[in-house]
Amino acid sequence: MGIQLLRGISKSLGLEECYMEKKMKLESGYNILGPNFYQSLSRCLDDKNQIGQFPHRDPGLLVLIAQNWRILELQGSIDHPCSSVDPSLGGGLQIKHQGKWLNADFPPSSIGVLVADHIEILTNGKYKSLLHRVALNTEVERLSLPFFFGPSLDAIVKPEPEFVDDHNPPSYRQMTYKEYLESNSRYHVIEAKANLINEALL
Ligand SMILES: O=C(O)CCC(=O)C(=O)O
Ligand SMILES: [Fe+2]
Repeated sequence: MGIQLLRGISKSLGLEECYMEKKMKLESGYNILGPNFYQSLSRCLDDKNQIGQFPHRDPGLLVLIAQNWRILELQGSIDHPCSSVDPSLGGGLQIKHQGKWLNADFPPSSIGVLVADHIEILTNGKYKSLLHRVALNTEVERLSLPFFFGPSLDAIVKPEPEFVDDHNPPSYRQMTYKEYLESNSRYHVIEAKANLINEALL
């Protein structure tokens, strides 16, 4: 799905369909799954944890997110089919659009897609990495499963010549994806979560 989307994005920029997958060496792309569990505000015992995730942007090309909600019953928790969560209850993934935080309200049967940092770097800012955050819901627990779809670790990511000219000098330094991840504190959090999941599966 990520590759299909990148083909569409390449075409939208007037480039050859396989442009991004070739530049980013996606035959050996580095992908990581970093699941999140958000308790409901009513279950939040600790004042420090009243936000799901602070505003941030993510490394990689795209983030593909599946999610599920769980409505809490008074006697305990029950799984809920979820498609009927009332968006006015708030919470979940929120994106910054024209200076305002909007609920990214997508049903559990769908996949939310965010543009991430390395499309912004490659296109020299033509596509923007999306600023997002996660709010907690008063009554509802949420599980999200973001798939960070990225370049190969040794791909050198830089503003490509098609996006650079006298009026648009390169706005980003070039580095390999590995170097970027190593210097990105957000990535260390994602990696730690992924390692916990791997350990649990072993
Ligand atoms: O929970 C979500 O929907 C988004 C999670 C997220 O932004 C992240 O883990 O980087
Ligand atoms: Fe994120």
